[in-house]
Amino acid sequence: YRTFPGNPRWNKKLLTYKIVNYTPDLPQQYVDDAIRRAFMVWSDVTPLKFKKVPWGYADIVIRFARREHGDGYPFDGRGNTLAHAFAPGEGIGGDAHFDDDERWSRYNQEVNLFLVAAHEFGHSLGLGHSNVRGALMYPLYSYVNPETFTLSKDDRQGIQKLYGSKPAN
Ligand SMILES: CC(C)C[C@H](CS(C)(=N)=N)C(=O)N[C@H]1Cc2cn(c3ccccc23)CCCCCCNC1=O
Ligand SMILES: [Ca+2]
Ligand SMILES: [Zn+2]
Ligand SMILES: [Zn+2]
Repeated sequence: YRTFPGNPRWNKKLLTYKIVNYTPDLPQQYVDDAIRRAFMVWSDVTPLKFKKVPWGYADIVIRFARREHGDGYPFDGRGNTLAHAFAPGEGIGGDAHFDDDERWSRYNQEVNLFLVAAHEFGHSLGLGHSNVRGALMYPLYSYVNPETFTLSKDDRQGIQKLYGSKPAN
């Protein structure tokens, strides 16, 4: 696993997130659920907790966008780059953007929103890319059944290096 230079991380355990717009490809409640489950991938193995806020301040702002969308990292149409996210920090730090020229899907026929979001939130929390094929933080998207998805050891070691493991209840 890799972290970002300087090992940026959040210095609080409760992080808020806000979904500012939705893709037309999926029902809104599916997007909400895919995002919630993508955060759970990480909160399951760390002390981190995530709370959705409807408006106002949020640590992690989630949006769907096409091409140039105001952060100097324009998207590229369907395919190629699917999404991007910023390392922990103020302002745009932690934010995750999804390319709305992709066909966001529930199942494998196109790009699975849950899988991509789980990868992006790894970046939002401070993880860079892994060279372990099959790791969630591997740079290339590959579909796995979201129902049976599990975090690789490399991903878990990386996130626990940053935030520690989940305290026993
Ligand atoms: C891991 C993802 C969830 C997030 C990353 C982006 S990021 C910033 N969050 N690390 C991603 O989109 N990776 C590209 C990488 C990529 C693969 N190819 C490309 C062709 C052109 C440009 C990029 C790519 C070959 C063709 C396949 C294109 C579709 C799949 N795209 C990818 O796997
Ligand atoms: Ca794209
Ligand atoms: Zn962006
Ligand atoms: Zn990535």
